[in-house]
Amino acid sequence: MEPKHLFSTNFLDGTIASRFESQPRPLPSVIVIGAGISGIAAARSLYDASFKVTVLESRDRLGGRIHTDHSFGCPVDMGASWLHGVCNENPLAPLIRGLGLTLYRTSGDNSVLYDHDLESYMLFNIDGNQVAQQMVVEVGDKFKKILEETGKVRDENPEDISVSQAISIVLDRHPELRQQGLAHEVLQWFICRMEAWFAADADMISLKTWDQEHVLSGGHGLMVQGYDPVIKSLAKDIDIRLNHRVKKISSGYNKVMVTVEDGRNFVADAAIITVPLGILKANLIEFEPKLPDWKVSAISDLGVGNENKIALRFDKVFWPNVELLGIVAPTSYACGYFLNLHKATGHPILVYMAAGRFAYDLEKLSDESAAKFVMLQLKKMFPNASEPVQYLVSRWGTDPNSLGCYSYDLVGKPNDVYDKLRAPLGNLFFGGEAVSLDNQGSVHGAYSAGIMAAENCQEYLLEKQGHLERLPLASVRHEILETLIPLQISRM
Ligand SMILES: Cc1cc2nc3c(=O)[nH]c(=O)nc-3n(C[C@H](O)[C@H](O)[C@H](O)COP(=O)(O)OP(=O)(O)OC[C@H]3O[C@@H](n4cnc5c(N)ncnc54)[C@H](O)[C@@H]3O)c2cc1C
Repeated sequence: MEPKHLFSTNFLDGTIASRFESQPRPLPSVIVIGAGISGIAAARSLYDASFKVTVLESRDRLGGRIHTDHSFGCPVDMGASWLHGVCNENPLAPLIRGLGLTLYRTSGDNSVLYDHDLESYMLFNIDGNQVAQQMVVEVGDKFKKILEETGKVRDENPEDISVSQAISIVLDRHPELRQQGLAHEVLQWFICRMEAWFAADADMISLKTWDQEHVLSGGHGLMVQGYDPVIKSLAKDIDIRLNHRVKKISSGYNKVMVTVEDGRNFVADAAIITVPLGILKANLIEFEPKLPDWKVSAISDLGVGNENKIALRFDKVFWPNVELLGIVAPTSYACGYFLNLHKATGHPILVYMAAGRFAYDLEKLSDESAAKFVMLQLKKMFPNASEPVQYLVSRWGTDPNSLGCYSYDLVGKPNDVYDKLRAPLGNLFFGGEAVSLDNQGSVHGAYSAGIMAAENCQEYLLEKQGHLERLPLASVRHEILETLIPLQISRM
């Protein structure tokens, strides 16, 4: 039995290392699989609490779906780029503040239709003619009304249906909400923007849950210096093994053995799995014993969407000083838009963004063809557009380290799917954006999910060793920073 006083004394360094010092037992060890924000946050928490942590990462870089590319000579985020919820409640706010990073707020709107304040964008039709702003505002209002009416359809139907089915029902009931000609194309553009939030087409999005997310307040802010500094700061001093692709996880006898591609084994007291849901869906990791049926169903009952970016760097700016340049078209699939990074960062860069099926279709093209396709779109708006000096193309859907961009609710998703996804299995814990409590598909959601998995893992290991008292994790330090440094926002 443990001498009781060991766990009732205050220790100066606040870690459990000192508590274990006088004991023969080694420090508890944890393997974290995946060095995205969730895995790194989990590892940071455990490391700061003096657990032995090793992170195994398949790629040759940190960050996962956060990927700040510097080949343009300035940071360009090819994965996540916005902080959704520019407010103190955002769990990442203390870190961002502490690092002195700047946010460029593109929208103050808290809904998932995040650019509905129509503040700074210009739309063009397929022939390159600008759509009058008044029409954009009017159709935007109609779209809001249509979505309100879909709420009634939801209340009437116990069975879930897709958002696009619900919109069809509303338009049948209210022909006055139907749009014709150019106005119809603008409506499709709004649907395209909604699809971008979920990274899935409207016929895949659940009517029951699409607007149920608790979006943090404060609007949406671009990380002007990229997300990379956040990753680097969290990863400092942690033992992270790059190019270590996990193939098998064997658990039992109070230990976990993790086998990587080249056959080497890593053994620890517990493991935290933060690989993307797409990887679990594709069964790229073997579990021994097999995952129980309820876990397998939860993995298949949640959707994974796709979004891709094509970033173009020009020698000079030839476009107007707005945040988004959109192209309207007869279907949401054919609509598109460019994010003007020049407005936020001062660099002559446009980023074309595509979501859902269109994002998958773009991945069928070579990088060169994808850039050419995007330039054709741009030249419709600006016939005198110069050729890009450099371009970057993402492929999140087919990248074997992600197989999609982030999770979303499929039509008919069971209510308990998230509980099942995040439920531990003995000494195996699950992190990653898809198991976030409130904000799946986001960076801050993935971060919190990693911290939560680490806390559960810590509690489990300490209980197993007979130590019931839990220690404060690293987030305590952030609370102190919070009161000292304001978030830097370059546009209110
Ligand atoms: C194009 C795009 C745009 C986005 N935009 C935003 C945005 O603006 N704002 C926002 O909040 N969120 C955004 N997101 C979502 C956000 O990026 C993710 O929710 C978040 O980064 C996920 O973090 P994670 O740690 O859960 O997963 P990941 O970052 O994917 O980390 C998992 C890690 O596991 C590794 N891995 C995979 N397989 C193995 C294996 N077999 N063995 C070992 N390691 C493995 C991967 O390489 C990866 O590094 C976007 C995502 C994409 C793709």
